[in-house]
Amino acid sequence: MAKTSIQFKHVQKSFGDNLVIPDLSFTVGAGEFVTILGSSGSGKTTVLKMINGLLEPSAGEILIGKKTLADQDLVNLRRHIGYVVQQIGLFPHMTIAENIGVVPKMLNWTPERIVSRVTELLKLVQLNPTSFADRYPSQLSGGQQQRVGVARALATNPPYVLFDEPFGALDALTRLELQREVKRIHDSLGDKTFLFVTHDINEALFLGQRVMVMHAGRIEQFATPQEIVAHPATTFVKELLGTVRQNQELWGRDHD
Ligand SMILES: Nc1ncnc2c1ncn2[C@@H]1O[C@H](COP(=O)(O)OP(=O)(O)OP(=O)(O)O)[C@@H](O)[C@H]1O
Repeated sequence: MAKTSIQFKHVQKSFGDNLVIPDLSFTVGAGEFVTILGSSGSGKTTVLKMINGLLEPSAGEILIGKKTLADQDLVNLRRHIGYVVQQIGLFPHMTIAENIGVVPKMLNWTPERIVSRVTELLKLVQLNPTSFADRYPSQLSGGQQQRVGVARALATNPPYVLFDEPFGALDALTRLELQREVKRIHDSLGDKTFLFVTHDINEALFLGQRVMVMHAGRIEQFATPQEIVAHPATTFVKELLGTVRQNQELWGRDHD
């Protein structure tokens, strides 16, 4: 594996007396695209939020690029971690260009550098800069807004990008289109570490170079999609794969 990028060492997380993550250890390599798949409440979002410092582990250690997270300045850390969520929260009174340029502006980039970066990013997410830069979020479809969300997360060229169910609210075709885009972007940028949370097994198997299957705060299996399909490690993973087969059987049934 490439040099260590994100490492959890016996991480535990409780909310009050609710132990949500009992003991989690894993390593993600630099430049990897890892999907985290699990049922609702399995702790996926909690894992992402502990990586970008929105939540603190109750015990254990998280290393980001060999440095302990607890020793890092959180404001600085978040500049190195892009975050894409389902409710992307674009500022409605700002244009698309202004929305993408928010953090670069906070970092005092020159206006020329911001314009050039925004143009580059709009092209990267396949939105024509001439027709989209000056529009407002309400003038975009849900799928286009998510593309802007991805562009904004990449604005400062962070080495890590976290995705929390970003395409959950989109129709199936738009979702498929955006999945292909994110995969292409990861491949084209080469060195970025992507962690992508989803409860959609097809999405997880399509996008992830490795898939972490979580259940009740524990890792059931962390392996390549091929390995998971060929050798599901636990009953939970088998059942999860079984849901895909059941769906296929339903589609294949004759309709009266
Ligand atoms: N701030 C919080 N306070 C109390 N409990 C919380 C908090 N955040 C999460 N939890 C609990 O932690 C557990 C894991 O939540 P988490 O959001 O990580 O799950 P998830 O796998 O992302 O689920 P989903 O797919 O539904 O978003 C849940 O039981 C949830 O109720």
